[in-house]
Amino acid sequence: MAKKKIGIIGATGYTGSELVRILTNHPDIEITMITSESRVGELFSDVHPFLQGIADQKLVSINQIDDYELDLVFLALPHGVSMDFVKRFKHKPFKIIDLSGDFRLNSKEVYEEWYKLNHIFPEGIEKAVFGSPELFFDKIKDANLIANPGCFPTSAILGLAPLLKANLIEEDNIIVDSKTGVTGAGIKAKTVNLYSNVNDNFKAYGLKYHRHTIEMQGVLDKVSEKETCIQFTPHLLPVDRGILTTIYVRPTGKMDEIKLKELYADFYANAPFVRLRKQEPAIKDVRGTNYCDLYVTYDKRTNMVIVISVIDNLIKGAAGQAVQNMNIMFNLEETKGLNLIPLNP
Ligand SMILES: NC(=O)C1=CN([C@@H]2O[C@H](COP(=O)(O)OP(=O)(O)OC[C@H]3O[C@@H](n4cnc5c(N)ncnc54)[C@H](OP(=O)(O)O)[C@@H]3O)[C@@H](O)[C@H]2O)C=CC1
Ligand SMILES: CC(=O)N[C@@H](CCC(=O)OP(=O)(O)O)C(=O)O
Repeated sequence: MAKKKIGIIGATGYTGSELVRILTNHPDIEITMITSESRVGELFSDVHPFLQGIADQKLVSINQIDDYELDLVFLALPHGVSMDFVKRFKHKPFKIIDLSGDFRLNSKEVYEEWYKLNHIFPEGIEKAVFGSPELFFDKIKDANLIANPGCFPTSAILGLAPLLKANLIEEDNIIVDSKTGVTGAGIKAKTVNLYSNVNDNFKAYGLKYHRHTIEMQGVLDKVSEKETCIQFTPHLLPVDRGILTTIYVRPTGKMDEIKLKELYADFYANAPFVRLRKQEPAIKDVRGTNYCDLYVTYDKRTNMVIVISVIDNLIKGAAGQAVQNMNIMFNLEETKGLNLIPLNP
């Protein structure tokens, strides 16, 4: 089979460079075009020196896209920027996987309220498929535009889907408490992410209004066919990468540990990247990999189910899940190029 030709747009950022790192080892694709507007003409490895000798392609402008024949393009661009490119590429023959939040929601009001996008509504949104392979595999297979899930939503959705699908918990009383590493904020310098603010420190942010709340609820409404209500609070950890999410939910009926474990084992029986753990997982257990590790337990004393979900925000939370989606769209083995082993310690 001829190798698929891939373009990576916005590769000076964190998720763009992770895409290059992962795809460099993918046997069935060729990285044909890597773009940057700020570093045109330089080598990719000039921007990311840790990849010198591994990925030395020249960075080109997105405006040169017509010089290439591409099968698929990854957009690793900020929110509000991606949608312009999807519009611009609407008659192009290639498929698109968008890593931003631009195509993840489905109502104009929601976009205005949560993304503050000033009455802009992404064109073509009705054709976008939410790229969560564990939930929407068949739709992803036939999609031309994938809205790759957000990092916090990935951890929460995978943690909650089995319980909501089976209708076993109060859907309007869900607590999602997440901790993330700093790369989640992107490569652009921001005062809140200065070393002195992050190092040796730990804080909550985005209480009550974080845009990922609505993304989680939107997807889980579909899974449960009910209106979910989630209290989501993210926290910033002094680490580079990783998300640990702790979920607290109340069962609607009788619950026990065995039933709970069986439910998750059945739900994820065919999911190569979801590992059901025997003990509480740590972020280093999945660092550098596309795994989502889940630990579920029932606390009889409080009558609560607790789920712990860990991912690498740049991989299962972004670039890795995007490659998983690409494999599915190309009818390749879901795990191709993603046999990554955790880096721990
Ligand atoms: N970081 C994470 O953990 C996750 C991120 N995401 C999402 O993925 C997307 C990319 O994230 P991330 O890699 O962290 O972001 P970064 O800020 O690290 O990188 C974004 C890149 O986009 C390019 N860019 C910026 N503005 C424009 C513009 N106006 N036109 C064209 N290119 C532009 C820049 O490259 P240049 O200027 O060189 O062209 C920049 O390097 C975002 O939407 C983010 O929310 C999703 C899940 C997790
Ligand atoms: C530390 C930090 O700031 N994290 C980001 C998560 C960003 C992200 O990846 O957002 P998308 O998945 O929607 O693209 C935040 O809380 O906004």
